[in-house]
Amino acid sequence: MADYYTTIEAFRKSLEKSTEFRPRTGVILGSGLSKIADSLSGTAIDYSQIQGMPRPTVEGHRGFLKISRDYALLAGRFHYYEGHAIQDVVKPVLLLKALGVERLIVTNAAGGINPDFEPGQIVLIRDHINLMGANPLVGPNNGDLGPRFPDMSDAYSRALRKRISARLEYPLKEGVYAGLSGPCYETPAEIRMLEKIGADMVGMSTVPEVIMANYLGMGTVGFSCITNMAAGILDQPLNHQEVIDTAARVETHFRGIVETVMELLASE
Ligand SMILES: O=P(O)(O)O[C@@H]1C[C@H](O)[C@@H](CO)O1
Ligand code: HPA
Repeated sequence: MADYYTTIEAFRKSLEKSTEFRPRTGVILGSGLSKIADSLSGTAIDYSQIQGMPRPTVEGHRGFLKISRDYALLAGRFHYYEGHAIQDVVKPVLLLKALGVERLIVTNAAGGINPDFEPGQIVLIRDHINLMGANPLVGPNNGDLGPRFPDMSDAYSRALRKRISARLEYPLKEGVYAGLSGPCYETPAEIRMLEKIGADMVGMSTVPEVIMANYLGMGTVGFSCITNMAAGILDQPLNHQEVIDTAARVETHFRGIVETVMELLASE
């Protein structure tokens, strides 16, 4: 495994110069969702000012940290398909760990497989299926950071999900997220396979981050914004612009949910 301890320490040192905030809650914002960070108060720190932080290359991932007393929001993640090593894909989680974050909210844009879902809907992630062909924990383990064989049976905290559903005015549907490497969208045959193995939605991120967060002992919850129906479900081609446009259309609604969850976690 990469020397994650050294990476976390380097982030800690780098951030010492730019912020005194040490929030307990971290949020990673998915494709087209970074406007949520603009609308919340706090100090903005560009990734270029954080030593060792890569730059996002995908439209809709801008690359800055917004930090306040209660939360750290990361507007911009790194995807395996961008050519980043899997050890770099998880750097947003290592950065949050360096700040002392204990609870993580991950968000993403995803294609809906479950026919009960529709574009624009926000789904609470119940579990994931790792089909990325990579795992950030491969390599020698530093037992001071986490266990060799992390338990993933409650990767998306059941207790937190229960509290979130109780707090929101209406219940969110839950679903299983299949994480593939991308960058091409899936074929209709792949989507039929994913449906058969129990996936409700599909995307190209989140899974490595959630593995790392669980390994580091962070309680984690995740939300998918269904930006499109997955390949072959509707008779229409897929494109990233649709993903960005749908995320933008529901941004206010999604922000309300994320803010409610942030308040819930901050009040505990
Ligand atoms: O970062 P997320 O998972 O939200 O982005 C999704 C997956 C690809 O990066 C992109 C495909 O449109 O959106
Ligand atoms: O349909 C999709 N497939 C994979 N990733 C995605 N991200 C948004 N939509 C999709």
